[in-house]
Amino acid sequence: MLVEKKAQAKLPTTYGIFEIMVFEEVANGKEHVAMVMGDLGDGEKVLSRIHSECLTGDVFHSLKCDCGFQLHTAMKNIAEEGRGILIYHRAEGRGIGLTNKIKAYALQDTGLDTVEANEALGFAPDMRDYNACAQIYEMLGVKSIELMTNNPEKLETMRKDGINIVARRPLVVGKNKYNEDYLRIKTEKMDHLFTSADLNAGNMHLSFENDCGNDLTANKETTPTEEKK
Ligand SMILES: Nc1nc2c(ncn2[C@@H]2O[C@H](COP(=O)(O)OP(=O)(O)OP(=O)(O)O)[C@@H](O)[C@H]2O)c(=O)[nH]1
Ligand SMILES: [Zn+2]
Repeated sequence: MLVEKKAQAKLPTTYGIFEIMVFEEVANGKEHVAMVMGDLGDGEKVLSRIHSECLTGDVFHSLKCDCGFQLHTAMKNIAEEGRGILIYHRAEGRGIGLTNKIKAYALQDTGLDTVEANEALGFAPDMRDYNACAQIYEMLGVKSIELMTNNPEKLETMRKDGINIVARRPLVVGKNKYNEDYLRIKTEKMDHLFTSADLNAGNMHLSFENDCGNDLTANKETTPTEEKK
């Protein structure tokens, strides 16, 4: 038993009402979350996102990555379908944890890219595994999923870890002037499946639209606060 279900309740969100379930990973005490909407029925081809924790993007709306945009778009897609699961996977920093991710950000401030910064700290570019998620799907009676992701390596690792992925839905959102290099490196070094045209179509998104009135797509070196002055 890798995970144990600890709690469940209704959770109304701006996208609709989910059931929130907490699953504790026995080996390390990590609390993974499943946000479930609708009747999963036969458990086949359930629209799903395994979202790796990104405190900076998900909570503080960081523009250095695309995580927050992807999280909210995934919830919206599930709500539109009326059926699906978002697993909030506590694998912050692609598995290296928050402190190391912020150390990697500091190295990125000196010119290293996201892959080089991980390597300089002695980590592989991606340290995640999805065994806990595989067991969560099993416990929820899910037999196969349509996964929202752009990352082919994630598909491969998830399949190796026992998740039956029968379709992929792209999730290309949130491009802005602060994450252009990060997204470029994703396609150049991590083989993510999107083009710059896809990115432009998914520029800043919906409720994440920049409501300070600043142009975050222009390639300027000023911060939004500086622009306001
Ligand atoms: N180590 C490290 N982790 C990062 C960095 N930027 C974002 N992350 C973490 O990366 C994880 C998300 O992975 P991504 O590479 O953005 O995307 P993905 O999950 O592999 O692929 P998608 O499903 O397409 O989103 C989150 O846990 C973030 O905290 C970074 O520069 N360094
Ligand atoms: Zn992020």
